[in-house]
Amino acid sequence: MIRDERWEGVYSFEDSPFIMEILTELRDKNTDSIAFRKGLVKLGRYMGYELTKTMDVEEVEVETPLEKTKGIVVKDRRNVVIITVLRAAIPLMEGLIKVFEHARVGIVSASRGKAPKFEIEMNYIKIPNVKPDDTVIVADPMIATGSTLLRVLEEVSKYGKPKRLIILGVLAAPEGISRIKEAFPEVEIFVTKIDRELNEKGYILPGLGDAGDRAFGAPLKNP
Ligand SMILES: O=P(O)(O)OC[C@H]1O[C@H](OP(=O)(O)OP(=O)(O)O)[C@H](O)[C@@H]1O
Ligand SMILES: O=c1cc[nH]c(=O)[nH]1
Ligand SMILES: [Mg+2]
Repeated sequence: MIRDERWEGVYSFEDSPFIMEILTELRDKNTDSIAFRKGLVKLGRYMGYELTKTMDVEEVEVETPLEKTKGIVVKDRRNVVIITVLRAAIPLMEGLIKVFEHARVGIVSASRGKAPKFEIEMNYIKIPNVKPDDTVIVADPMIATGSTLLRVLEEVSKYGKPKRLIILGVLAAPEGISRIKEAFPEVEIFVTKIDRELNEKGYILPGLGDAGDRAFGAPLKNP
């Protein structure tokens, strides 16, 4: 995990060859939906595992069949709320919940409109109560303009103040990170890599394309 010096609390996993290999497969335009979804599930699991390294632990005593010894529990792992941003975060959440099996899960829908406004349509919001001991992990693979996550974080903030507020994604553009950190300085951001820039349609370059479409197929516009 590498801290990015441009912001406080922003980390990438460029030092992990395995995570970078999964990212490479996701970027490849020849990767089909099955492999794309599997890649996102894997990232949820491995990035979730990496996150546990930043969590508070508690020393406990454990009795083996032979004698007593010291052990630990990752205390924070038991107080996690995962917010799944439809659609693309579904496979990411599937991996995350393998690591945070006690998690309460919120589901929100967010659909980004066209450039230049990138209006966010958000019409399904189910978020559990957030307690002071909680670590809230907002899962969304792509942080592009940041419009989606700004809207989601506004909503999540209404449900209580957590111990930690985390965004876990696959790729981010610098513009999106800056907008989010400006509005929510306390938020921590973990992504595999921070890419170069956005194109005029708000897609991350080099990116991986439309994460939702690649995972689930492009929706029919006018049935
Ligand atoms: O940072 P932003 O500029 O807001 O873009 C990022 C959002 O775009 C994608 O969602 P999309 O609206 O395509 O919905 P989908 O997951 O259903 O495809 C992606 O999953 C993010 O939620
Ligand atoms: O590159 C991008 C930007 C927004 N949403 C995506 O799915 N991909
Ligand atoms: Mg999409």
